[in-house]
Amino acid sequence: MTAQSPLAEAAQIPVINVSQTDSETADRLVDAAATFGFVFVELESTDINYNDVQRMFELSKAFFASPKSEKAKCAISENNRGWSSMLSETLDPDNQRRGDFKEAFNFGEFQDGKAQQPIPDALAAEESYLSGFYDSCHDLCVRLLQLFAMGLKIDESAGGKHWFSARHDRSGPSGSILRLLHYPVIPEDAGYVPEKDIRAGAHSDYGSITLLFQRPGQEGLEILSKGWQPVPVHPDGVDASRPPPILVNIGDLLSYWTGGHLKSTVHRVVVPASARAGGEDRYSMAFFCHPVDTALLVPVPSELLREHGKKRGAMEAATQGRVITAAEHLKDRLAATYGWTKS
Ligand SMILES: O=C(O)CCC(=O)C(=O)O
Ligand SMILES: [Fe+2]
Repeated sequence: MTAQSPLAEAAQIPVINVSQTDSETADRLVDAAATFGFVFVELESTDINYNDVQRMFELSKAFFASPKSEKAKCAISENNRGWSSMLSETLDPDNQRRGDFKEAFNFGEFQDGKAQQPIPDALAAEESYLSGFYDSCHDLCVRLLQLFAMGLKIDESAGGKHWFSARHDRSGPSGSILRLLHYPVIPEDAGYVPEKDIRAGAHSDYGSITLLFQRPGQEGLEILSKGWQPVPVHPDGVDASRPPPILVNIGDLLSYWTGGHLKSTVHRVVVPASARAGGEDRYSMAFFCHPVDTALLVPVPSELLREHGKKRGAMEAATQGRVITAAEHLKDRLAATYGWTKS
């Protein structure tokens, strides 16, 4: 694992206001996704309320502070739902000597406001609230996917701006996950060596798009662009008194679907060079949006992709007569991360 460089320049990821569903916004989103694979979206330009984000972080804090024995009752299983403990997940198995210095809780889909998995005691009273937050994340993803479809100039005859969103319509199960993350201060006796250990190993996300919520003063995310570059919580030009923008990134599935035009950029979480030894606690929240399981990853019928002559991913597979579903794509990626067998 490469040591973090305190001198690395912050990635210049654009910050976009998405209040208008117009072609200019769509083009800017597609450009950012094709260049960086990451884009900041102004929280105030979305329907997500900052009070709700802050309340979610309060709930997250309360859950992670609850006794281990309580959390263990909801341990993660092969359905990718539940609690994963410190060091149990290894996002970069080829380069890590031990697991990620983080714990997390994954919520799968809710049905009629009810979780389809055991809910920890600390969150039991908040089930419908959590479900509402999940819905607002999904709604934002749908809107962003419409903008991506517009920016890619998907053929009107095939569904135009609704081409992606129709495949994320919640008509059946999907791999979508709302994930709470906690990176505790690293205890002195943990033998943490920054060159060998990491909070979240280098990886790319698996789904279509990811929304990432970060907290002021809790830095640590880096993207692999021109070397490892830190991603600030408040990028240049966004006043630190404003809510941090939502960081949106492209996952492997959407990159595959678009023949690699939209980039699924490798990223990781470190103890920031500026932090004191062991760092501060970092809390973040991610919403990983996936198509419905049965969605076929056929080539996206896009004028822009045809112009770019994209031939990889879904385009290449289709020429070989091989079309996989969203569920098959996800299963392969999860098996690689958790060492789960493919059955
Ligand atoms: O906590 C973060 O900022 C990033 C988390 C992440 O990349 C992930 O869970 O996929
Ligand atoms: Fe990630």
